[in-house]
Amino acid sequence: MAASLSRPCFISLHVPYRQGWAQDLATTFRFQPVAVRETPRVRQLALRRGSAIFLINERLAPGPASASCHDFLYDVDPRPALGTASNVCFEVDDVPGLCERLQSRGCSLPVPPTKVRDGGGSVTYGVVSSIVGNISHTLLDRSCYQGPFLPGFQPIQGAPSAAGDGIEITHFDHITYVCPRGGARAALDWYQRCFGFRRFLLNPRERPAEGYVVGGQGVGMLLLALQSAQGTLAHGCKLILAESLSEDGANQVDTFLEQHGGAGIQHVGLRTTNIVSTTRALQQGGARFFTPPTAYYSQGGKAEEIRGAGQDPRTLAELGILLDTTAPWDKAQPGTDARERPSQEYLMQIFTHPIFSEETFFLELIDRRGAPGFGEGNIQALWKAVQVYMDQQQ
Ligand SMILES: O=C(O)C(=O)Cc1ccc(O)cc1
Repeated sequence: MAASLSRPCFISLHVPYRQGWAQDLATTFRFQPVAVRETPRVRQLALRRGSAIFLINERLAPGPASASCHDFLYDVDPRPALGTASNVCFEVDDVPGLCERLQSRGCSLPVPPTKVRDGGGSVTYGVVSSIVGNISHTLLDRSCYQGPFLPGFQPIQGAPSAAGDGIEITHFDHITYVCPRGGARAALDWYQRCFGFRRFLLNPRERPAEGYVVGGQGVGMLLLALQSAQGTLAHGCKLILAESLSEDGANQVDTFLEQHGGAGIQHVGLRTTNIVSTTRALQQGGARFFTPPTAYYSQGGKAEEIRGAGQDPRTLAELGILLDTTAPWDKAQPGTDARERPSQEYLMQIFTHPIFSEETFFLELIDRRGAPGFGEGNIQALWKAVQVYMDQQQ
């Protein structure tokens, strides 16, 4: 089956009663409120930056006791005891057809195909449970809808303009799941079989049969990567499946599993076209980022590597931005055209502290300069920075 799923339409977050996180995303990360749906029991707020939309779902009354599971439109209620990013909505052409095929493959469909309409037209959606933790997918056809967001939502006018604030976020670049041990391969198979996603290699050194093993310096992690069949490596949204290979359990991936109470979405990479101005503006707004030890910028020829990429080591060090130049990419990678890429490919990344009160979900800014994969050096630097942070928290 080649389900034609495109880039995510929104990523849905559920926050427990009264955590005020919607406010944080709006004020600290400067996402713009675009539409809201409010009932006596729940509020659903859509916040946008570029084409990246977070839908923040919260209860307005404590306790899930008698609440119907359909209080949240376009989603299911994961009944969270803590903040969680649990739903990724994809736009599809044929919701009933896809839902039927998914059901025939044994998938669970907590919301069967459902039509919702208002003055702007109608949409059809269904929700399917994934095999990873609490993650579900809303499958949405909004080709017959002209309103600003989705039926049932009221547009929010008068949000302060985002123009010229230095934050250049364009879209969701990738979504990283934490899988239980042994679970990444099963998740890979599920997304290939059910959604027609394609595997891609994260790094020229990755062996297809094994996956990308990031090891050394306290890191032990397996990464497998997929992207939707529509779109190229440069434009489609990627799913990264991470699994811990570490023995001691004191690392970012195992900590997520423990504090989240199982597998789920660990972070979302937001693509930026200017990581320096975006990080600076977000820091000024109060966002907190992991920063590598200052030695990161002086050791092992890093400053030369940064200068060679045309960036300024002092600026990156001041903000804590990581830079990785990748080895020449395998020209056989699907969706990449070597002729269009500059000879010096690199990427820059920076990771926020966990967003909720637990050490679970966080955001990342990623600025790709021709590099479609992920840098081992950056992942190791992140692990070290998180380790220092977790040690300080104890
Ligand atoms: O680098 C990225 O953005 C990744 O998605 C890889 C990754 C996966 C899990 C981690 O705990 C840290 C990094």
